[in-house]
Amino acid sequence: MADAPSPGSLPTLDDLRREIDRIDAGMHEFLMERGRIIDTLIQVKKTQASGSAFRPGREASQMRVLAERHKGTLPFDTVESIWRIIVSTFTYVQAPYAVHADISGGDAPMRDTCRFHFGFTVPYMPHDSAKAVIDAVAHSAGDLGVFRAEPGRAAGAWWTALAGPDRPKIIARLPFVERPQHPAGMPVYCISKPIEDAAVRDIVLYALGVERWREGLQPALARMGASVESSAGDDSGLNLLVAAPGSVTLDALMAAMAGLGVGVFDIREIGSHAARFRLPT
Ligand SMILES: C=C(O[C@@H]1C=C(C(=O)O)C=C[C@H]1O)C(=O)O
Repeated sequence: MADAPSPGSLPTLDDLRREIDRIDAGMHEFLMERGRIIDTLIQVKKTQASGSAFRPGREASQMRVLAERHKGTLPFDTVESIWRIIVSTFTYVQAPYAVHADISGGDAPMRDTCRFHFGFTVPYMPHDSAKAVIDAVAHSAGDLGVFRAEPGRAAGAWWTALAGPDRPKIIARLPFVERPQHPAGMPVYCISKPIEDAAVRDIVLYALGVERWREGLQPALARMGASVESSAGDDSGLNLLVAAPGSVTLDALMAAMAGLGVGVFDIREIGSHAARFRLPT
């Protein structure tokens, strides 16, 4: 690294501002050039039946590359938020979409999260219930829906409404780059109409209906890299949202449940997402 200039040889403020103007003009040119590439990409990229241009596997790997490359004094929080806006907006430019959010657990953190991940050009549509979000996505051309992923939210077993071949599916878990003190770090699942061949299946998600909770369930699942992410009871028993690596077969999952004596009366795939990525601290 070059030595810091001695005070006598420091550039003038005008010199430095000229450098900043040069860099700003370059960044703006690059963004406009990126836009021209997107114009061509629209013609090349296969349109999905889902109507959405969002490719969560590609975005997860772009964000991971960004995080691994970043160094210097500019906080990564800022870099990530800039890129989320760039990528989400260029997705919107390809095929306009809105983000429907379940705010039954509170609007403020949900709004922050959605604005961070999708920016301000993409419309944010709050709904009071999970059902309203799922219905809005199911009836849209290519909109996304967002739900809190952490247990304890007031929405009940919202994920059961994703079971079935034509129902919307989970396609991403955000944030893509996890870390303590993330400025919009509330974990959320993102749904869309099924995206089939564009889906990334590092982690596959299942809705399980079981008779009741059993001691040893989490450790048994953990041994195969799986986990219960959420649970909620209803009249028929206990609903679990289980995340398992794509390499774990349904048979293996069922065998683990049977080994614990857990009676499973329903198991259905409700989506998938990219491997979670955590910034080393
Ligand atoms: C450009 C694409 O479409 C979307 C926009 C992206 C971007 O702006 O980099 C990346 C992934 C997609 O969600 C693509 O599919 O590559």
